[in-house]
Amino acid sequence: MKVKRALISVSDKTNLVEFARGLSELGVEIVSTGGTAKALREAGVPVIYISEVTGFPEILGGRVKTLHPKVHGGILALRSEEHLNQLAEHNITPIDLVVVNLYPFRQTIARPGVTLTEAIENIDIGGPTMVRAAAKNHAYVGIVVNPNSYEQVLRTLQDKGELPEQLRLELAREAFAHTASYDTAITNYLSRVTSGEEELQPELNISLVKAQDLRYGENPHQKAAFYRDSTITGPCVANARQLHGKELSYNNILDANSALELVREFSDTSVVIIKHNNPCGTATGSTLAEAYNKALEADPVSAFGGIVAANRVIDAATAEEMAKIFLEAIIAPDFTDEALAILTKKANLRILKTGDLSEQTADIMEVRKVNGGLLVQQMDRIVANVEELKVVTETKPSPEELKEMLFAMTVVKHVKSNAIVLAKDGQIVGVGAGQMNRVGSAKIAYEQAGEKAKGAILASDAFFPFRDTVDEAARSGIKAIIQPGGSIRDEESIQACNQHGIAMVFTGIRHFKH
Ligand SMILES: NC(=O)c1ncn([C@@H]2O[C@H](COP(=O)(O)O)[C@@H](O)[C@H]2O)c1NC=O
Repeated sequence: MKVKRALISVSDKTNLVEFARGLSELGVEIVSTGGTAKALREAGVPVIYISEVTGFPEILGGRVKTLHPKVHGGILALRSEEHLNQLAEHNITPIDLVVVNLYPFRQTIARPGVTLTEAIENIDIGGPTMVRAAAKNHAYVGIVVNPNSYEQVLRTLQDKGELPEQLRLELAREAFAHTASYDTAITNYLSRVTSGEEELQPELNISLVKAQDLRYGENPHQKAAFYRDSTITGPCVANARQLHGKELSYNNILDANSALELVREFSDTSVVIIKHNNPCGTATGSTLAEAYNKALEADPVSAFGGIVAANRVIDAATAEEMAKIFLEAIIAPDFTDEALAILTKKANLRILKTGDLSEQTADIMEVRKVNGGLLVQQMDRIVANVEELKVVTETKPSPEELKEMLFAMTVVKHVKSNAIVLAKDGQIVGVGAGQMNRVGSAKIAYEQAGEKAKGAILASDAFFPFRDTVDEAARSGIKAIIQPGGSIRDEESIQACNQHGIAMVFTGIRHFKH
C-alpha cells in the first residue's frame, strides 16, 4: 500500500516536525488539524488544513474538527471498486496514514486541584474515533499513536515505499491498546469522582505497560514479565531504580516488594531480610550497620541468598557488613558513594534505590489472581497503636515492652499465616510462618530462638483458639504476648497468662496473610 495522504493530529508534538517533513519529502500529502497544522506550517512543512478537506470549520472550541464523512470516509474505505467509486462520487480522498495522539487526559487529572470540567474537556473524542477507524482498516491504513514509532515508520516508507502488512497489524494492535488504556484512565477517574478512592467498582479496568520481560517466572519453565502501573507514584519496588547487578528475577521482585513494604512501616532505623517472601530477620538499631547485623543474627542460615531492605541510606559501614555474605538484592532509599563502591564489587548483587520512603505510594489496593477471577482488597495498612492496646492480664507490660510488642506485631503482619513472631531488644529472634496450625508455627519460632526465647515477646497474627499456645509460651520463657483477641475461649488464655505471670495485650486487629 502506497502512502499518498496522511492525516496528522497530535497533542504531543514530540518529533512531529521531523516526521512530517520526512513524509512530505517522500511526496506524502499532509492534512492536519489546527495546532498541528500551525506547528507544521511554521516549520515550513507543506500542509492542508482539515477545514479545507471537510469544507467545514472546526467548531465548538475544537470539540468537532475531524468528525466528518470526508475524513472518516477517507480512513474507513476498503480499496475495493465499490468503496472507491463511492469516495469518488462524494469527492473524498483516501487517507493512507493516520498519525494521532490524544488529549493529555492522564496529565490533566494528575494536576493538583483539577476540576471535573477541566478533566471532561480533556476527554478526546475525535482522536480516538480516527484511531479506531484507521486501526480497523489496517489492511489499507497505517495508524501511528506513539511518537516512538515515527522513526521506524518513516524508515520503512523510505526503504520499502510502503508499510508491510505485519507492521500495519502491529500498529493497529498498539492503537487499540492506546484507546483502551485511555478509556481505562477516564473510567477510573470518574469512578474516583463518583464514589471515592477506595470504593470497589462494578467493573475493574486495569491498564498496565510491560516494564520488562523476565527470564522466567517462579520456576524456569514458567514464562513471566513485569508490568508497571504508571499511575502509581512514590517509592515502591516498581518505581525503584536498579543501580547495579544482574537482571531482577520474578522472585527477586516479589521478595524485594515484601522487604520494602515491611521496612517502611518502621520509623526507627531498621533492616529487613526476606527469604521466600517471609521475613527471616528484622531489627532496629542505633545505626544501620547495627540493625543489619541484628537482623542477620536472627537467622543467618536463612539470610544467605536473601533480599535486604533498609529504611535509611546505606552507608559504608553497613555496606561492609552486607558484603560479607551472599545476598540476592538490596533495596534502600539510597546508597552513599562509598557504600556503592563496596557493594558494586559484587558483580551480580542487585542494588535498588527507591528514594525517600517517608513519601507514601498512591497504591492502596491489592490484587491476586485465582483461576477465573481476581480478588481485590485494600492493603493491610493498619497497625495498632499504643493507646488502642487492651491489657487483659494481671501482669501489666512496661512502656518498653509495649513498644517491643508493636514492633513484633508489625512484623507478624508481613509473615504468612499462621504467623508467630518472637522479638527481643528490637530484634526478631524467632519466626514461625505458614503452618496450618498456630502451635506448629510457635514451635518453629521457639526452635529458632533457642535460649533467646527467654524474656522475649510473642506476637500472633490471629487469636488463640485454645490456651495451649500460652502454656507452650510459658515453658519457653516468653514474658509477654500480643495478639488480636476475640476467641470465645479468650478467658482461658487470659487465665493461663495469669497463672504463668505473663502479660498479654489485645489489639482487636487480625492480620491474616494467606
Ligand atoms: N474533535 C475532533 O474532531 C478532534 N479531532 C482530533 N482531535 C484531537 O485534537 C488534537 C490535536 O489538535 P491540534 O492539532 O489542534 O493541536 C489531537 O489530540 C486529536 O486527537 C479532536 N479533538 C477532540 O475530540
